[in-house]
Amino acid sequence: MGYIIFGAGGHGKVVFDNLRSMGAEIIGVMDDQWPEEKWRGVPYLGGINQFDKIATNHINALYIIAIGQNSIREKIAFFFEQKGVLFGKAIHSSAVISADACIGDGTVIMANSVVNADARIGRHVIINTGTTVDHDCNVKDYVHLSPGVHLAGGVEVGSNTHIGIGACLIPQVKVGREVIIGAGGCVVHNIPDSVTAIGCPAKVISKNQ
Ligand SMILES: CC(=O)SCCNC(=O)CCNC(=O)[C@H](O)C(C)(C)COP(=O)(O)OP(=O)(O)OC[C@H]1O[C@@H](n2cnc3c(N)ncnc32)[C@H](O)[C@@H]1OP(=O)(O)O
Repeated sequence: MGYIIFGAGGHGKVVFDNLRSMGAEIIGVMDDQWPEEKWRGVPYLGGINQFDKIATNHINALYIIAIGQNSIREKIAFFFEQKGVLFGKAIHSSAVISADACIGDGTVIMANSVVNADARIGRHVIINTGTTVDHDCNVKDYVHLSPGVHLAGGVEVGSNTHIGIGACLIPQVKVGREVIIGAGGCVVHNIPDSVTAIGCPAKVISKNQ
């Protein structure tokens, strides 16, 4: 079964490399703004408005929504879900995933990442380059863990939260939904929903809209 990537931006390029490392067939790319016929050697299939035609031509395709922004990824995934498509997973061949971890559909896991035993990773999550998710973590849908993030054991991350590059979370902390943790942050206390927190120890600096 081949894959269709939605999103020809920087994140899409890395997802493409994940699929290539898996030896997967890449049918093509969809994007609303790509003006050329080819992208990274695979066909440009069209934008979201051409979905019905594309789906008819590729009935067994698995889709990956390769959009870095959590809220936009969620909206597009919702649109595709209504159409009844199947989502794939794009897990780089160098990632180490416990046989006892659970990874949701649509999730992408970049090179040199580790997901340890009994971790639960939701749908359409991004586990970016060199990130580690330790045992018993619970990472909800549409989360983005940026490159070099480290979650210790038993950490919970609420849906649509973005953890900035290089942040660390100590065991058992709970970060709410729609949170932003700034780059390099060190989370040692629970963080409520819909706030931005930065620093070490991470402190709330603002509420998110
Ligand atoms: C492959 C990829 O690229 S994946 C993408 C990874 N992306 C990231 O990790 C981005 C993470 N984003 C950040 O850390 C951002 O700086 C945010 C979200 C915390 C804040 O962004 P903004 O709201 O635009 O804040 P802004 O840049 O205006 O800074 C506000 C203040 O906070 C400080 N600040 C910003 N980020 C941080 C941080 N991570 N840690 C400590 N202080 C910070 C700034 O120095 C500034 O302080 P000042 O007013 O004294 O000068």
